[in-house]
Amino acid sequence: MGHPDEVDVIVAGGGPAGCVVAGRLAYADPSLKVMLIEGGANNRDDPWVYRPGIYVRNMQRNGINDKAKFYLDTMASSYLRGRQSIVPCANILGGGSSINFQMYTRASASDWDDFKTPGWTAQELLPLMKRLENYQKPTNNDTHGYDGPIAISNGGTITALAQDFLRASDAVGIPFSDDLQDLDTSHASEIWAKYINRHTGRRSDAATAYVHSVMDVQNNLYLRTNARVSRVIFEGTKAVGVAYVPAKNRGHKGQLMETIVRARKMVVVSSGTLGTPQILERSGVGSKELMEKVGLNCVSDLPGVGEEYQDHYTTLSIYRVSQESHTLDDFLRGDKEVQRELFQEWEVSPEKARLSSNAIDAGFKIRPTEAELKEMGPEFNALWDKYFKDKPDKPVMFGSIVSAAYADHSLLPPGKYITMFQYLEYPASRGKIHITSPDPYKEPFFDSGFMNNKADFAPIRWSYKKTREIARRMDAFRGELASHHPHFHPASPAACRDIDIETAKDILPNGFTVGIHMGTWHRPSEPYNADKVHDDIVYSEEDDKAIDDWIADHVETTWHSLGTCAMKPREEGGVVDGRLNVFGTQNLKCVDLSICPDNLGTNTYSSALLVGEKGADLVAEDLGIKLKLPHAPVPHAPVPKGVPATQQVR
Ligand SMILES: Cc1cc2nc3c(=O)[nH]c(=O)nc-3n(C[C@H](O)[C@H](O)[C@H](O)COP(=O)(O)OP(=O)(O)OC[C@H]3O[C@@H](n4cnc5c(N)ncnc54)[C@H](O)[C@@H]3O)c2cc1C
Repeated sequence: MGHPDEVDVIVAGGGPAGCVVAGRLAYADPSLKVMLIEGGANNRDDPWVYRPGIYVRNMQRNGINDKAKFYLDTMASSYLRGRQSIVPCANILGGGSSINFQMYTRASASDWDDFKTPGWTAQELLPLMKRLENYQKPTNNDTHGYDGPIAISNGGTITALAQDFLRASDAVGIPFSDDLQDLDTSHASEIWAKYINRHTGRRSDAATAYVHSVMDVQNNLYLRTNARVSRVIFEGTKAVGVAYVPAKNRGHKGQLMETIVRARKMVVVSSGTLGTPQILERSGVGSKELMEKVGLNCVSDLPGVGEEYQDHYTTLSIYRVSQESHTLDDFLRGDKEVQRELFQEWEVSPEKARLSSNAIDAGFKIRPTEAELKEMGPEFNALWDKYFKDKPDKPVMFGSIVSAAYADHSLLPPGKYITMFQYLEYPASRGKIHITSPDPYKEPFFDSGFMNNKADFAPIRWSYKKTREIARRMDAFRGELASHHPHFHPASPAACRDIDIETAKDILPNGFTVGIHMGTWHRPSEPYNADKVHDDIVYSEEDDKAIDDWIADHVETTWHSLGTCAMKPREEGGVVDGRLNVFGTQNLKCVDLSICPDNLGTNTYSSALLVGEKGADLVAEDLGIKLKLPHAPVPHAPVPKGVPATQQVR
């Protein structure tokens, strides 16, 4: 059967927020026709989606992997020493949840309160936070949920490196916590949880949880994939449908092949922080000046569309670990034997396989001490006083350990590695995205804005030092991979010390060049001494400058885009009101992370789901229907007995 050309509700964009809205509404009322239109491919039964351990492959930009779209800064940035940054974004049903790193964290309570919008306080949102979760870890607080569609667990395995990391973190003043995601704790470390179902070993993506589950049992949810929404169609200022085009422009002479679907009741735009503003602008919703420039009729003059782009920033530093450590390096490097072993292990018992993990087993949230604050300079101190001081639940930085090098292994020497990620959670910098043409295939103007506020350097510098102190105190530590650290002067006491001589001999026992002394260029470190009591490294001003240059050269997205269609008063540049209605229009809502008026200190999948849940409630209220709880059973829920693991798929 072909698809209808008129439905009740159209959801444009199948990321986490869009999947929640489409799935919840369709399940609530089988007589309601809902269409979900997604620009990327369907994720169903794709083994490169559901096997958790292969997620880094989704970051390959090789002309074959089309699960991500790569936004490149249009201009070189003086804040990044002339670099252009790249922000990869999901391009597949499930959005980020089908390709992300599966790290589970949640925003602090004050982050939601800071939205300053009735209905959106942490207290009011708590029931929705709970209803989306199937939390599979023990806990001693009452903020998690147990019968929701999104599974959260430790995955199939945790490496010993995580425990090593927690012990070393404690040694530098970061105590252990058994739940850092209680909306309140802002300075502690923990075993990070993952969006992995511990019974099936599979990724817990939003499409499987909210959309496939409903399509399995009802026939009122229509799914269009590989279909890019080009614009919303208006009658006056009332949204009455959308036009979409094929995902790739392969038509005759590049002619625009639009299909139009009408929506009787509502259009919901949920194409993500970088997709949603482009759809609005192509529809005539945005700054009047821009509309005139690109030759479009202005339906609603909203200069805030596409502005105030925010993200979290990361730098990553790589360390050598002992040859006895369990890391994913050989698997990622492409060692055939290791790959066969790990894939087979997953096939036989996915629930406890090494691939049922993202190898990101532990992490921390931190706030600076008074003494540390003093060293962080006037710009950050001004931000601290305004933003953090009176909100003790807000961490300044996150850190996490990956049991492998998160890097292109073809560019690395042999050996085993850990990666320390440093994430800045509330950057002061801001960027923007705007269309350059009404043509949906034309690239937009994009300015990531990374590091364009000087206050953002100090906390990253501080946490680089912090993670370095932790790494040096780990039992598995065997040196710094100098190429993935700041370039300190060789005579500085802060200069990196690469592989230790014993590990070097272990890796290349017959190597004729191991241990040669060629000045400062080739000189392995002394053998590792597990009993050594460490003093903190002392950094000079010149060393700090080396760190700041390294930050400018290497800082990247954490793929946590938000803020381009903010929920705040129209006169302050707002785009949607508290019910997510787009100002100056009717029957049109935005539901995704673009609506955040301020940052959220978390890996943002949990927040996208929550915005989706809130959006589903608001649309349901508008339509006079009631959501059904709990949601439809997730398709890959485990079959209890007697069935081999691979048959537990559906
Ligand atoms: C590589 C990566 C790693 C990440 N790691 C983590 C992590 O470990 N933990 C965590 O919590 N969060 C992580 N995130 C962030 C998290 O996945 C996102 O915050 C979340 O997916 C945002 O949800 P969204 O619904 O706002 O938008 P998106 O996920 O961006 O979804 C938008 C959807 O709309 C589609 N779309 C765009 N334009 C159009 C159009 N014109 N027409 C039709 N469809 C369109 C896109 O294809 C996409 O499917 C990661 C994200 C990425 C990309």
